[in-house]
Amino acid sequence: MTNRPLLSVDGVTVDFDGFKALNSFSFILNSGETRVVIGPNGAGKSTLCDTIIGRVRPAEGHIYFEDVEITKMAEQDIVRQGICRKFQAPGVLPELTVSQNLELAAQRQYQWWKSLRQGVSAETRTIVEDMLERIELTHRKDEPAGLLSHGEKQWLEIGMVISTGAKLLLLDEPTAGMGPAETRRTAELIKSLGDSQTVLVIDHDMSFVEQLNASVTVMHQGKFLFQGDIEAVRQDENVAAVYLGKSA
Ligand SMILES: Nc1ncnc2c1ncn2[C@@H]1O[C@H](COP(=O)(O)OP(=O)(O)OP(=O)(O)O)[C@@H](O)[C@H]1O
Repeated sequence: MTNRPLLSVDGVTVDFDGFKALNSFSFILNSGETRVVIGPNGAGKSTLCDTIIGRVRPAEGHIYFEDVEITKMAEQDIVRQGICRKFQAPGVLPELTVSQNLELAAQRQYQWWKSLRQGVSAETRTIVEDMLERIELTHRKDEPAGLLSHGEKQWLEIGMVISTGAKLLLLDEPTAGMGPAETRRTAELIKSLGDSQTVLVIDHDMSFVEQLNASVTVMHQGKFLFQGDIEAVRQDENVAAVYLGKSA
């Protein structure tokens, strides 16, 4: 991990008809780090992701990605800067095979009919084969993605997000609906990235957060509350009062 900021969120406020889902929220993500954002329901975690990716526009504040201001950029231009987001629900194309889904992501080609027509380069094939092994889906690569289990679809989509080669991966509850074994393997997959990609993870599952062994940012009512490792988070009285005391 370097200490070079990749993403800077600076005093961002998101106002939904007078309700501040983000309230002067600031934080910095360094290149190569994995950061987990936690906080009680309604803390503003998904709104933070929506705002970074350009789906929600802040009323105040600025967002910089690699020194480029992206606050007012169109969503597709923000993606082109090198940010890729995975939503809570799997977003795979069910009628295409597992391999084809990964090929689309690796080619950063979302008009899948074009991609299928153009064929797949040797480089893409290598990326896809490597990812199939890492997400343990090689044996199902030629099956339609719609036939995968929920956990397998989640993995496929995490694999797709990684395969885009985006510099910043936003993973919104990647373990939603997974059991303990699947959750463990998801943590291993994210950890295996090392500092090759920067990852921002939102999750409620404290055992997953612990397994990731990453720095944690705690949000509450749209504001920054605390940052530290999981032990420091557990010991902080303010965090305990608003979050861990209730749900961990
Ligand atoms: N489009 C919207 N219009 C009005 N209010 C919204 C909108 N989107 C989110 N909110 C409100 O903003 C607050 C923050 O929501 P957000 O989904 O960001 O929280 P969260 O921390 O991700 O919560 P959860 O853990 O439950 O997913 C909530 O009170 C929510 O009801």
